[in-house]
Amino acid sequence: MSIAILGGGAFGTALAVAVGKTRPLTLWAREAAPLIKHRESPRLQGVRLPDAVTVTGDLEQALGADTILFSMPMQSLDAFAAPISAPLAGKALVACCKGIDLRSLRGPAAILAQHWPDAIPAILTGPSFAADIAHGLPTALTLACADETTAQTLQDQLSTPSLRLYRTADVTGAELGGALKNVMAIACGAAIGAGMGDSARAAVITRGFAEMTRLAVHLGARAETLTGLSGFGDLVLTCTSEQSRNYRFGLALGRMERFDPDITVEGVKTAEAVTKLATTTGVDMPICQMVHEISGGGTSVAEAIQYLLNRPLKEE
Ligand SMILES: NC(=O)C1=CN([C@@H]2O[C@H](COP(=O)(O)OP(=O)(O)OC[C@H]3O[C@@H](n4cnc5c(N)ncnc54)[C@H](O)[C@@H]3O)[C@@H](O)[C@H]2O)C=CC1
Ligand SMILES: O=C(CO)COP(=O)(O)O
Repeated sequence: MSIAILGGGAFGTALAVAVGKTRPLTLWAREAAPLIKHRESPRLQGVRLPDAVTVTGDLEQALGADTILFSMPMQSLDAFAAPISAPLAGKALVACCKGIDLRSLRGPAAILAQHWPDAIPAILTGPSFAADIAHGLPTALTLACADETTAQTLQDQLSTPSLRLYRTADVTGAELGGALKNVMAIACGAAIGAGMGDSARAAVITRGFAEMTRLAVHLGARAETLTGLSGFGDLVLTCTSEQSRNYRFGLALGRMERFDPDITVEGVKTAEAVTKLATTTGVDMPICQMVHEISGGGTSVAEAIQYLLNRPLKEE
């Protein structure tokens, strides 16, 4: 079973480095030439691709693989998939993006299923910084796929001695956990950046987790999935580490500092998508709504914190 990873950014390259140490695979990148020449991504410097990784700029070649991983930012996925006419029936299509598409309000697996109804959609998500995976540090992730046989095959194909995959059939729960934790990481960064302290961060993590679970269950997820690696696990990692771009973006908001717009921060558009979903579903998502408002600059971090503290008192 051949593997191709589409996307030569930090995460696609990290997966290629880790999995490429155990089996051959193809890495497709939009800007393939420098990656072919230097065997190192500018988004993940200091880590060379193993010899077993074939880098290509030929998308048709990569799409010939049996298992195809999509590792580009969430808001690019739909536009990336749309012009592809290659038949991918029966193939396992694994989304590695964490987010909700702003136009359709769908997660990445649903986007893939919409473009290729005869393929088998899956998602790889959970707590892992690209650099940690690439350096072979111990990491555990969730592989979600509704088809049990495919889930087991993917689990075997993508696990390595340092990268341990757990599987679940709950695709909705896994992808919503990965998407929503980025929004909470921005909120935590903003709280810390504004000098609100570690107790405030603990409150955001805990109430944020309640918010994540509320929306995910409403949309059909199992609550237990949110307590796993793809939900709680990734929430803890991203809300407590300055390695996280979402957390660092929040820190900059809280400190009223500029943040490099070229850095991928998935939580901004996810917060906007969730604010829309909160309106259409009637699910109460106050932290996500505040992250959307502070990210757009319309509300200050101090105002957002006051809003959250002044909401009516209620049972936990
Ligand atoms: N970096 C990390 O530690 C992790 C990232 N992820 C997720 O992986 C996804 C990708 O993130 P990163 O690789 O970190 O981002 P990145 O910013 O490092 O790289 C994004 C890559 O996607 C490419 N790209 C952008 N638009 C494209 C398009 N339309 N067609 C083809 N390629 C396109 C860019 O050229 C770039 O190489 C995100 O959803 C992120 O949340 C998941 C786990 C860990
Ligand atoms: O998803 C991640 C860790 O699991 C990476 O987080 P950032 O996108 O915030 O860097």
